[in-house]
Amino acid sequence: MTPVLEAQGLGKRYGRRWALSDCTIDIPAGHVVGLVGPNGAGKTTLLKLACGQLEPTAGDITVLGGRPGSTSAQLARVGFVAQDTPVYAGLSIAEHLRLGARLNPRWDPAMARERIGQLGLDPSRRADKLSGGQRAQLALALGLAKRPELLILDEPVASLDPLARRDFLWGLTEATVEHKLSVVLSSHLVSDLERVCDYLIILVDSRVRMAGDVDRLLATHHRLAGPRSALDRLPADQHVISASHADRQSTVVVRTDSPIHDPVWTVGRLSLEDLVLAYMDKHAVEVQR
Ligand SMILES: Nc1ncnc2c1ncn2[C@@H]1O[C@H](COP(=O)(O)OP(=O)(O)OP(=O)(O)O)[C@@H](O)[C@H]1O
Repeated sequence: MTPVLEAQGLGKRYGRRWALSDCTIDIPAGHVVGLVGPNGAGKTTLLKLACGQLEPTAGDITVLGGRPGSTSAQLARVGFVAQDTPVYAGLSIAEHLRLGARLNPRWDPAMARERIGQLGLDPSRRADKLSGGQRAQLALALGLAKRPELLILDEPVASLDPLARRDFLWGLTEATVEHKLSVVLSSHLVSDLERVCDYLIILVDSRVRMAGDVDRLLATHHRLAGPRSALDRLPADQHVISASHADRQSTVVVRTDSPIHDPVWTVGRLSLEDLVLAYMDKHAVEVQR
């Protein structure tokens, strides 16, 4: 199956500063992919490269087998909802839907109407009279009704209340199953990502620190607690991702494919949030691919 997003040595530089460096990833289709990382890590830059709004400075990127933004057919296959949820202030909701129908060859009018109905929004209301969260919901409805094969969402839930966030994420999960949609979404809310994502990319300081299937990531990362002196005898296949120390005790997050047998360590499971924090930790000790 054609990967949804493939990048080889991808980089983007603004002036002298690399916003994204040496990014090599290969995301299979049919996933809901979470993109996480600290402020300024390069998430928006990667998403804009994927939808063709930015040109790479280095390397290559292929989306659904084509060059991002290269043809009108390619543009129709990819939906993008930017961080600032762009809608037209002077247009009503109904006018947005008419515009969507004109501009998008695969437009699904029934889906658009249904989503607006579910939100309880009056179609005659102008976008500049909507709250920030309602504008975000409108932008999301437009993105879904475009019926893309890949929907890219830059912090889609940041301005939604908890209930609206939950409903939106459910809707997204439904759409991925019903319409064979692949999704890449960035968010700082890892607990939300945990609910919907089955694939994760962690970006730190403009580099991919880890990318992979969520179940596999959780199965291969462990928290070890034990004496600091035992750190020196960790086997070579237990890669230390982050470590913290108190007196003679250490807590480390390790990545390994092998079982951990040394009885000196108390082995604990990680939540997705723990795992993300371990990679984002300033004291993280290893760069992953
Ligand atoms: N148009 C631009 N001109 C110059 N530098 C830019 C531009 N856009 C982004 N950058 C820089 O590139 C780096 C990555 O920015 P990017 O917006 O991709 O990060 P991000 O991970 O999406 O951050 P956030 O979580 O804060 O939204 C940052 O250092 C940012 O200052």
